[in-house]
Amino acid sequence: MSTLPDGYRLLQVPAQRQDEFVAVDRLAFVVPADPAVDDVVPFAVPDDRMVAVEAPDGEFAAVHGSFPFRLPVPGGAVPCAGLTWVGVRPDHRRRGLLRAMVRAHLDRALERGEVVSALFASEPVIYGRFGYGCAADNLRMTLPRGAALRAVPGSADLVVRLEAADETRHGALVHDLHERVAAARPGWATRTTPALRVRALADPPPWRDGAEPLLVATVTDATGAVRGAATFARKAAWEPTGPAFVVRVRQLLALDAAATHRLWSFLLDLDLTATVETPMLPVDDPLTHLLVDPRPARTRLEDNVWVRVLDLPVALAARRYAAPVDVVLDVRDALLPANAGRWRLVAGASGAAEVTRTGAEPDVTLDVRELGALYLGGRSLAAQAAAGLVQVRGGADVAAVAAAFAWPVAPVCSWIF
Ligand SMILES: CC(=O)SCCNC(=O)CCNC(=O)[C@H](O)C(C)(C)COP(=O)(O)OP(=O)(O)OC[C@H]1O[C@@H](n2cnc3c(N)ncnc32)[C@H](O)[C@@H]1OP(=O)(O)O
Repeated sequence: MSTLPDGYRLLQVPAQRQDEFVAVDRLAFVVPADPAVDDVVPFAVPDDRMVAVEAPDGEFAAVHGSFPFRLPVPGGAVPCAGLTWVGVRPDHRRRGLLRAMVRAHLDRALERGEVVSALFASEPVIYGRFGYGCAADNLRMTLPRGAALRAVPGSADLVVRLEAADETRHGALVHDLHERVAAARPGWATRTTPALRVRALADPPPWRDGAEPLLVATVTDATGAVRGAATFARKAAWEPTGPAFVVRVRQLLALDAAATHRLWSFLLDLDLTATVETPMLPVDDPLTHLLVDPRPARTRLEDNVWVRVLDLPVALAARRYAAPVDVVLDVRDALLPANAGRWRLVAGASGAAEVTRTGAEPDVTLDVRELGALYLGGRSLAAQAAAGLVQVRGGADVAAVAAAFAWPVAPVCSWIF
């Protein structure tokens, strides 16, 4: 069902109209064409996932795309449609084009067997109405040079090697580390297409904002095995008081605690620098535990990945639960009525769950938006209840249900897609 105004139509964009697709997003996101960027950063939306709304005059008025992810979730991973490149021309906005595109996106994703959709929101107010819930937060920290870290055995034995970032030399290495980290981190979408992988190390001069070209620091153990890598660049700043360079860390990938410690120790003590800016970190990142004195850090909390449950019984049964639970959920879903109504979720000691239709009285009543927020294990159902966002039947054990939906590792997605 389309809610498009008269004369507008939705279509999958044929490859030969890719330039028109891109032109709409340039206008919507204020990203002028620039050969210095466009020649080195590949277009990444797969051909069969470019969708547009054509205006009555035959021009594209709105576009969106999606990426085919396997999204890590508590105890597993699920097929996920990563919604991206959503843009409506300023002269066609607020007449329902986004609403029609989201409708089409949800339907097409379900047809492909994608049981959830995820996104990064340009403006957080937009997507809740479509059933997306903010499922993770991330931290960004600015640390003073020399911030001391607690000791970690084995860190000092690792060798740091610094090189200019180069796709040919480091692309596969960085991708492999990124995928290995994903195994343990809900929300950590990996770069599933070659174009997305190239973008991970892309560093066109207009993106540098005055910093040096991107560098890669790798850490290896005594056998020569790589245990982690960080990509970063320093921005020079000479102040009257002396050098105050900034270290901007784009990504830090570590396979163990020693590698994490070694990489941060290196980045926190570079000559001429005064501050170190972290990339998006999960709220439980090891760095937050390692800092001897966290107070000088300036920390900002941001909304990270948003999740929309598309196929409720499959999605809920595809993740694991941290504690046994037997609960009846009554779910509201205005856009996907197949999800609406009462579901019994039973998980045992293994964490695996069965999700079935039921007519039993509900323990918890909630919107699919709140279910999406809970899905990666990073939100507390008890906190949602305290905020009045979910209703819990008197007598239901909200703490037990909340404990089951929670997960010991905080979710995060490490890159904005
Ligand atoms: C996953 C991503 O790609 S996020 C990127 C989103 N894109 C951008 O931010 C680029 C710039 N903005 C745009 O292109 C457009 O303004 C969009 C895509 C945000 C909205 O497109 P529109 O076609 O104007 O939205 P549409 O008319 O379908 O509005 C649907 C509803 O969302 C609301 N809405 C849409 N955009 C916004 C916004 N930025 N802030 C608040 N409310 C909004 C509308 O008021 C409407 O509300 P309703 O449900 O009460 O009727």
